[in-house]
Amino acid sequence: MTRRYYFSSAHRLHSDQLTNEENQRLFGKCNNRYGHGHNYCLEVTVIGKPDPITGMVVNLAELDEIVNREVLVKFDHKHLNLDTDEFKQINPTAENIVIVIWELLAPHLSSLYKIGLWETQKNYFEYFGPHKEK
Ligand SMILES: Nc1nc2c(c(=O)[nH]1)N=C([C@H](O)[C@H](O)COP(=O)(O)OP(=O)(O)OP(=O)(O)O)CN2
Ligand SMILES: [Zn+2]
Repeated sequence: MTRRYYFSSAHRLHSDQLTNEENQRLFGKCNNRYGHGHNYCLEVTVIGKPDPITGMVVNLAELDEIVNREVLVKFDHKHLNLDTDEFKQINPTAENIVIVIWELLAPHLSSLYKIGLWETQKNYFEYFGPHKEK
């Protein structure tokens, strides 16, 4: 089951391990000093058998409550680099955003299967969680 959520955030792609010139060369316009914004579309996918009594894998209302509390309240209408603890040290590329969102949700959602993130109409990123050792 997949449910979509929307949030709007500013970010700046920048690595402290590179010089200003290297950052500018690598990230181009996305290194703009004051950042730029995206209307992100987040897809949260859970997996499992429907509960025999409720018929649901996860109650959508419960999922909404978790995603809202753990992700949307933290990231919506925020500058990811400046306003959030999660991206103080981590460059907020979409690759890193899907990993961070997985880590925020997984402790509260045992059925979590995939995080998908549309950053622009052209850019889509997926994360299936850490590889589990057998
Ligand atoms: N590997 C990644 N590359 C880039 C990321 C990223 O998260 N991971 N992010 C950006 C920018 O922040 C932005 O998200 C994308 O900008 P851009 O590609 O320019 O925007 P569009 O998809 O709309 O395409 P354009 O036609 O070029 O505007 C950059 N790279
Ligand atoms: Zn961007």
